[in-house]
Amino acid sequence: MSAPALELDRVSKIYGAKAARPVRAVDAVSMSVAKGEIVALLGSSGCGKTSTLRMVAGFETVSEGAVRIAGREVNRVAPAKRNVAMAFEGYSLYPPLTVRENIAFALKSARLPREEVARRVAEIAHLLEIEPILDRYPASISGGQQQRASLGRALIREADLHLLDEPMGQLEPALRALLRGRIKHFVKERGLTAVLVTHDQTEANALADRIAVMEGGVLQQFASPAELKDRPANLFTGTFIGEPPMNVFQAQARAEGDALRLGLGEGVALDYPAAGFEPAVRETILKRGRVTLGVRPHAVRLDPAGAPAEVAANQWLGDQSHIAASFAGGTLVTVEHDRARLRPGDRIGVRFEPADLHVFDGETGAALSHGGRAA
Ligand SMILES: Nc1ncnc2c1ncn2[C@@H]1O[C@H](COP(=O)(O)OP(=O)(O)OP(=O)(O)O)[C@@H](O)[C@H]1O
Repeated sequence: MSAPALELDRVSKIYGAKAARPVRAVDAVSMSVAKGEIVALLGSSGCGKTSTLRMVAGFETVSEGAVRIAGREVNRVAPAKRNVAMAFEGYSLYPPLTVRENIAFALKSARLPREEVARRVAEIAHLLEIEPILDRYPASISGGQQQRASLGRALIREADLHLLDEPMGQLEPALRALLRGRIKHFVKERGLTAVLVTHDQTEANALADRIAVMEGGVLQQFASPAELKDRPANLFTGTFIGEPPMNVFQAQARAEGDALRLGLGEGVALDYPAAGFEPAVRETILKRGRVTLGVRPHAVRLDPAGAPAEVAANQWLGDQSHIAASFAGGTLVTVEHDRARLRPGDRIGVRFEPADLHVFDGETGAALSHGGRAA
């Protein structure tokens, strides 16, 4: 079996290691990216995703651990010798060359026939909608056009790895959405391996086979978009992934005969018959006692016989209603696909099916169960 396209083996980045207060920007991150896979590094500002990508590219030294590309450790290999194609902010186009020449540069250096170069440049320019600016110089085009030109320069190359740092950060939403689909198709069709950095989960979901969720320099979970949504490894991933965010409530678990009773704030109690949870999961939850309950807004059911809540706001977004309600001493958000006729002050009942419940350890935040099954 051939080596993974990229392996990070307990990789850390410490800035100012000798300074009074060193910053551990990336903390023992391990992951393996298969050939042909598209992976997104996703997280909020400062989580360490760019530092991780820059270590893979060779723009930053690796403080601890090993980076391997196609089976070769590259910790001390110069960026140009890593056989990676990059689209990075600040890794700019060559000013004396036109956009066309910039994009064609690597292919010309590889001595590809002229017609082949022209064909590939035309194809990529069409894909990225930059045909009209091919003969312009970088200084005379907009930031968004420059970004697409550098993306073209990276994508046109054959390399072990394509590294893309916020590749569409400067583009209009409509163009982003269009290019996402085209880029994914292009990368997949050619079997390229791509690692991209983004803080936009829609982009990560649309492009990536797997997403590496980072926070505080630590890899929180590395999984497919569906798995991140259905089986978040911890409370951080649970609340970070998904829009609107998952509702969370502190709960006290106790046995009520065969049923599992989850006591929330303000005397709200949710009872689940034994059938709702695997016996071992029920045991774990009871042993923990204090747990955090998570339920996604799309999964909240409105039911007059359910637990009492009071509508605080109801917003129609054109295709769905977002309803915020006071519930168990906190706020609960639900999404309804119809235009819900609810007004602030209305009393409603809400119900969470066992299949839709995520239960996390009340102290560590580690997931205990999803849909009544062990996490
Ligand atoms: N050259 C540097 N020197 C010192 N600290 C740095 C340096 N570069 C980044 N950091 C710090 O390391 C942490 C991670 O930064 P990094 O840029 O990797 O995060 P990020 O998730 O990519 O954020 P953003 O999306 O804002 O770029 C932050 O706390 C940042 O302030």
